[in-house]
Amino acid sequence: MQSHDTLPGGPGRLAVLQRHLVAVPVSGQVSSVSHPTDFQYTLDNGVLSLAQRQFYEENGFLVVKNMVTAGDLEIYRKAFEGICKKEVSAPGLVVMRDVAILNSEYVPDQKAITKIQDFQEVPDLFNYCTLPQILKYVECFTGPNIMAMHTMLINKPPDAGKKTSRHPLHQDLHYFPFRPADLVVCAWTAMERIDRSNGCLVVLPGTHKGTLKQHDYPEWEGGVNKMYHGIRDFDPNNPRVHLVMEKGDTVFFHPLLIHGSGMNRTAGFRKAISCHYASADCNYIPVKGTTQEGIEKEVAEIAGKRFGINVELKTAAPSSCLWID
Ligand SMILES: CC(C)CC(=O)SCCNC(=O)CCNC(=O)[C@H](O)C(C)(C)COP(=O)(O)OP(=O)(O)OC[C@H]1O[C@@H](n2cnc3c(N)ncnc32)[C@H](O)[C@@H]1OP(=O)(O)O
Ligand SMILES: Nc1ncnc2c1ncn2[C@@H]1O[C@H](COP(=O)(O)OP(=O)(O)OP(=O)(O)O)[C@@H](O)[C@H]1O
Ligand SMILES: O=C(O)CCC(=O)C(=O)O
Ligand SMILES: [Fe+2]
Ligand SMILES: [Mg+2]
Repeated sequence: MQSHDTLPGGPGRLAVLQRHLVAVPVSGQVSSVSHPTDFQYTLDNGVLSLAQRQFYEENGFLVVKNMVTAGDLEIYRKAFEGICKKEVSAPGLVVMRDVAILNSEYVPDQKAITKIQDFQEVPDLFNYCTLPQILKYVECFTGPNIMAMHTMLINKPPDAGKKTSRHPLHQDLHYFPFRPADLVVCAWTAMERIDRSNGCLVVLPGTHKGTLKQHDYPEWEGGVNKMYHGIRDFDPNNPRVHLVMEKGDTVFFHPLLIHGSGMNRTAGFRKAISCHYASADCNYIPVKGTTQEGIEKEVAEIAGKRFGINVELKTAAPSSCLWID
């Protein structure tokens, strides 16, 4: 392992938490049973029960109910609204519109925006990534030195009739050129009730034990959003679990877990907020010659257009953690 300063991108580019969390046992959550030592995906810091650890080891995800208060979610909703109304902006923030409405007249409200990414410079949103109750769980996967690598607020629009509101089945590690994967975890919180009607997360349990698969654009007639790559050869017989979640519920999942999200058949914009965390012991890897080479090229092209210059990525990187010479 290299030193802790190997991972962050340029100065001010990445939001680095590097908190040393004190593992405080929480009443009712800590198992008095001593945990086996052969777990690969979880650490024993006294937060996860044995059953929770076994579940994550086996399935690659864990839902924890009622993690974020309605009050905090309201703050995130307001901050998002401010960004949509262009009252708030921040360095690095990426605002994305759904491919189905790209050519419609641009109305600067939340109805036009499908997702924002890299909100680390928006304090009211980055607050989510620093919530102690979330970090306490994150530590069970990453260990105590935690970095926030990639942030998103997803505002899945009512489907415009072309099924573009779906997110194809994928592994998030495809977008991340750092390892080891087992020290990376996503926290994803439902900002309202999310079920099959508004496009819940769909996971293929146990797939975190596999390898990173080839990702390509799915051949969808109605179009696909930029960089929404999908896995072509997932096992159609692998059971799928639709994660129905209440407001504030949070799922932690492994970056190799195959997942996607369904079409939003409602008239509302379904909202979720997420952060990918990694251990400060992770290191960037070169992706030349790997399945991630194509996404590196796409990221470099977008960065080049956005900044109006030719950029050389120091390493393959998703929009969240690229940096520029
Ligand atoms: C773990 C995690 C990373 C997993 C994921 O989230 S997977 C999906 C990740 N997706 C992304 O990271 C894409 C992030 N989005 C962006 O970078 C931006 O929204 C862009 C797609 C570059 C658009 O930026 P924007 O500032 O709107 O720039 P422009 O309006 O000048 O558009 C530039 C070119 O992009 C096209 N575009 C914009 N939005 C989309 C879209 N939703 N789907 C497909 N193509 C799109 C747009 O038509 C334009 O194309 P050209 O005129 O250059 O040919
Ligand atoms: N033709 C497809 N190719 C690739 N991925 C798909 C396809 N259809 C759906 N998906 C993705 O696969 C996942 C699971 O699909 P599935 O049909 O089981 O559930 P859903 O579409 O999310 O929910 P529902 O069927 O209840 O609307 C979703 O994340 C969806 O985006
Ligand atoms: O639909 C969502 O909220 C999550 C989509 C997803 O998996 C992602 O952006 O990586
Ligand atoms: Fe994902
Ligand atoms: Mg379906």
